[in-house]
Amino acid sequence: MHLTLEKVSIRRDNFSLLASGTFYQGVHLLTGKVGSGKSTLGEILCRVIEPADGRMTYDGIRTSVLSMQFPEYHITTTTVVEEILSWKRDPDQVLETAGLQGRGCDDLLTLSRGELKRIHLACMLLGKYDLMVLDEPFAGLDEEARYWISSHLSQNRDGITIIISHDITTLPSINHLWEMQEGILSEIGNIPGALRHWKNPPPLIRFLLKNDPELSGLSWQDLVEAACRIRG
Ligand SMILES: Nc1ncnc2c1ncn2[C@@H]1O[C@H](COP(=O)(O)OP(=O)(O)OP(=O)(O)O)[C@@H](O)[C@H]1O
Repeated sequence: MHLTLEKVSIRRDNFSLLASGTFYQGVHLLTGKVGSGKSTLGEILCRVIEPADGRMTYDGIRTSVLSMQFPEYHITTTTVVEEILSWKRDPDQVLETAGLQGRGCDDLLTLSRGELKRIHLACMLLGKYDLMVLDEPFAGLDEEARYWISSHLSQNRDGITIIISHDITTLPSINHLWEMQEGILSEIGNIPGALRHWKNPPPLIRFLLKNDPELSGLSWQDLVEAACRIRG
């Protein structure tokens, strides 16, 4: 299974995007500065927007889903249970996964932003998708929910998962790293080898790499272990 992009491009007023590379099975992290084009690429990968040029090959990918940064979720029904059923999921399983047992009859509009996002992500993560793109999945969630998403993503290893995130403190184990720079997609490579070639790592990763050459990955466990080695 793979998704290959060959000179895929799109142009807007002052912005242009160019992307080539192959996303194989596993968990990918796509990073980059604000406005560099990460969300646009996520929308192209899930065919929400059409590129102007280039070729995309979806090999073995029959189902895909995109969790957008904006809007974070669409409400299509009235109650929590109805919304879960619209995803064709088991309400009890979703409510338990989202930590919202007993809230099935609640009006969706009475849920907090974080609760709505938990429902949306639980419906998504309990499905089986060949391609799953999550744009800023940790935004607006507390620490407990961020760890919960990571543990679910760690279990979903059969397909291609692409995480677009600025929040690198609660990530699952990441296999492959990509960076978007002013609309150009760069493949950094497999982790951990690629960590040293990351041009613009977040400050925490830069600090850990400087003080702990043994940083072995980007999962929150890897970060904690590296921090403990430095402290020890
Ligand atoms: N619907 C749109 N119409 C016109 N321009 C857009 C649209 N969406 C995004 N842009 C522009 O395209 C460029 C890339 O935006 P995009 O949202 O893909 O970046 P990003 O890396 O995801 O940023 P962020 O980290 O802030 O989410 C930006 O210059 C943005 O202003």
